[in-house]
Amino acid sequence: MNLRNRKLTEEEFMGIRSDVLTHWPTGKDVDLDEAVEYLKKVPDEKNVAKKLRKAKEEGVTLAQPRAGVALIEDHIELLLHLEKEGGADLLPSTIDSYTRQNRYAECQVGIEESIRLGRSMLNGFPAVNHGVAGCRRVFEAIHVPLQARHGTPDARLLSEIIHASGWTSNEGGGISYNIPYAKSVSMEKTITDWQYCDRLVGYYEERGIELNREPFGPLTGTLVPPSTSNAVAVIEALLAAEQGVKNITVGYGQCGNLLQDIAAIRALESQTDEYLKRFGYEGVYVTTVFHQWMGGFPEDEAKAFGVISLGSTAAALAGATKVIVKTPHEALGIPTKEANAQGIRDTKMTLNMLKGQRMPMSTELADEITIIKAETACMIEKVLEVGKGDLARGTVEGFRLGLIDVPFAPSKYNYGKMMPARDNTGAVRYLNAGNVPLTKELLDFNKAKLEERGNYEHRKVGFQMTVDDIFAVGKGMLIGRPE
Ligand SMILES: CCC[C@H]1O[C@@H](n2cnc3c(N)ncnc32)[C@H](O)[C@@H]1O
Repeated sequence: MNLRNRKLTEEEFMGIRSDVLTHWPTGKDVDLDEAVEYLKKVPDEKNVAKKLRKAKEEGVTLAQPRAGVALIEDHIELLLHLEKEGGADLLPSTIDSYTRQNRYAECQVGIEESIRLGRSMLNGFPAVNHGVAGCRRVFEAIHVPLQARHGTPDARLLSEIIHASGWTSNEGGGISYNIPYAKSVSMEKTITDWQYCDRLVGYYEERGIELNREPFGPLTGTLVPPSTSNAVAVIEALLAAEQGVKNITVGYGQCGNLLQDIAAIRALESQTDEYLKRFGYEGVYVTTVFHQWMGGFPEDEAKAFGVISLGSTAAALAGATKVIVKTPHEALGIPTKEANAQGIRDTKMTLNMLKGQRMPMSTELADEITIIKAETACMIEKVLEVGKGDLARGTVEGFRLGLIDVPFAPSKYNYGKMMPARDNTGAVRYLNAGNVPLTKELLDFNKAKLEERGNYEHRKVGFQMTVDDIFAVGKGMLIGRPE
C-alpha cells in the first residue's frame, strides 16, 4: 500500500489532475487560474465557509435543505423557491446517482429524457455534465452560498467543476462516501481520491480562497453509535487538514435520544478540535452539522413534521452550526419544491423559537459526552497504532480489522460484525462490539445500559432488540418494544 497521510505536492496534484480532467469533456473547461479570479469575486454572504464562521460566532443554527433536479433552469427555479419560500440559509445541489458513480454518459441520457418528457428523470443535479458554465448559471442565480452534496467515492472531477463554479463547499470523504455508498470500492482508493479533493481545496486556500469541507456524518443512518460516526468524522477532518483544508464542518446524524444527540454534537466539536491541535493543524476552523432523522419516515405529513421539528430542536439545543432539513415527502421520494420549502419553514420556526437556548450542562449530559469521547478515542488511537502513526494507512487497516465498523453498510470493506441496539432511553449502544476496541469499562457500561432495557421489557438482551429498533420508527416509535 503506497498510501500515505501526506500533503500532495503541487506537482503530484497537477500530475493526477491532467488525467482527472479527461474523465468527461466538461473537464477541459476547468482553468484553475481563471477559477481563482472568479472565486475572489464571490461576496462573503455567498461563501459557505464565511457564513458558517459568522453563524458560529453569533450562536446561530443555519438551515440547509437537500435538493437537486436534472435541468439547469428547473434546478434554479427549485433553489430560488427554497431560498425565498423556504428561507434556506444555505443551498445545496444534491448530485444525481449516475454522477456519483461516474456514469456521465447515462447522465447525458437522463438530461435528454428530462427535456423530452418535461420532468426530471434524474434524482439530482448532474453537475459534471452541466460543466462549469452550467454550474455557474446556478450559482449566479441564487443569493445564498451553495454546496455540493452527494455520495461519490471518486469525486475528483465533480469537485474540480463545482469549486470552479463558485460552490464554496463540498460534502464527503474517503470513508463516509465509500462505506455507506459503495459495495466494492477499496478504502485505499477512496481515501486516495479524497486526498485529491481536499488537496484541491488546499490549492485554493493557498491562493486566498476560503472553501469548506464537510465529512458526511450519518453514514448508514441506521443505529450508528455516535462514537462510530464521530470517529469517522474526526479521521476525515484530520485527513482533510493534512491536504490544506482550513474550514471543516463535522457532521452527525440524529439517533433519537435527545440527550445523546446533544452530547454527540458537543463531543464531536471538541474532540475534532483536540485532535487537530494534537497533530499541529493550527488555524482550522471547525463547525458542526446535525442531520435531521436519517431513518425511515412516517408517510403521514403531520407526523413527518413532528420528526422534523424534533430534529430541529436537537440541533438548536446542541448548538450545531447547521442543520440539514428533511421534508414531509421523505417517505415518498424526491420532494416537490413546495414540500421541501415546508420542511425548511418548520425547521426555521423551531430554530427561531429556540434562538439563544441551549441544553444546560448536567451530570447526565457530561457523562454521555465523556462516554462518547472515550469510545471515539479507543477507535482512533487503535487506528493510529495499526497504521504505525500513519492515519491513512491505519484507516485502511482499521476497517480491514473491524476497529471501526459501520452497522448495515453495503461495502465489502466494512467488517460488519459490530451490532448496535437502543437502551431503555433510546440511546444507541454497542450490543456486540465485534472488533471495535472498547475498553472493558466501556463494554460493561454498554452492557449494563442494554440490560436495563432487557429488565424493563422482561426479555434477554439480544439481536431481536436491534431488529425491533429498526422497525420501530415506521410504527411511530423510537424504541422497538416487544409486541
Ligand atoms: C444521505 C442523504 C439522504 C437524503 O437525501 C434526500 N435526497 C436525495 N436526493 C434528493 C433530492 N434530489 N432532493 C431532495 N432530497 C434528496 C433523501 O430524501 C434522503 O433524505
